[in-house]
Amino acid sequence: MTGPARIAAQPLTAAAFAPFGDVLEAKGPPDRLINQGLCGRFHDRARLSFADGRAGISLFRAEPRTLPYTLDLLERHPLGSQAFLPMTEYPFLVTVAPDADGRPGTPLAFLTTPGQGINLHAGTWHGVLTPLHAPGLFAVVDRIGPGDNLEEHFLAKPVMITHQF
Ligand SMILES: NC(=O)N[C@@H](O)C(=O)O
Ligand code: NI
Repeated sequence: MTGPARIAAQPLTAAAFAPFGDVLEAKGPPDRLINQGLCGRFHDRARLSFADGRAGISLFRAEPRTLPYTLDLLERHPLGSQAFLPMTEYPFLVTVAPDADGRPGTPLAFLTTPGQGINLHAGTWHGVLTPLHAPGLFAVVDRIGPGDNLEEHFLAKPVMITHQF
């Protein structure tokens, strides 16, 4: 009797995350210097969408989880993007999966570094917000509008997300 499949979380990079969304981080030289040269602006770094709706900013205070983490649910928002911007310096776990004929394919797991946020593109399969430290406090930019913008898929075989060593 074999246990659940194990997936090692990898460090979050813009390149690895590109098929799923954008990584928000103030890394390297800014696109613009503003405010009398005292502020670097990393300009327009995410692809947002809010079909038939509008952008909203909400605050999430989520319970922290621990690794190894059992991933048993993936969801997606077909009508809009969803950005998670941490309001603490703590890293968090990001889980995504490619679409495979309308269901999640093999998941991938990422660990953020302090100062990184993410923006999930519309329709990207993802695990729910998964902080690893309290307080799990995030600003969330996503679609406010009519219609059903949440599709959930419970995995027949949950997977175990582990640290990458
Ligand atoms: N449901 C909700 O507002 N949050 C989820 O979409 C999530 O990805 O955490
Ligand atoms: Ni979501």
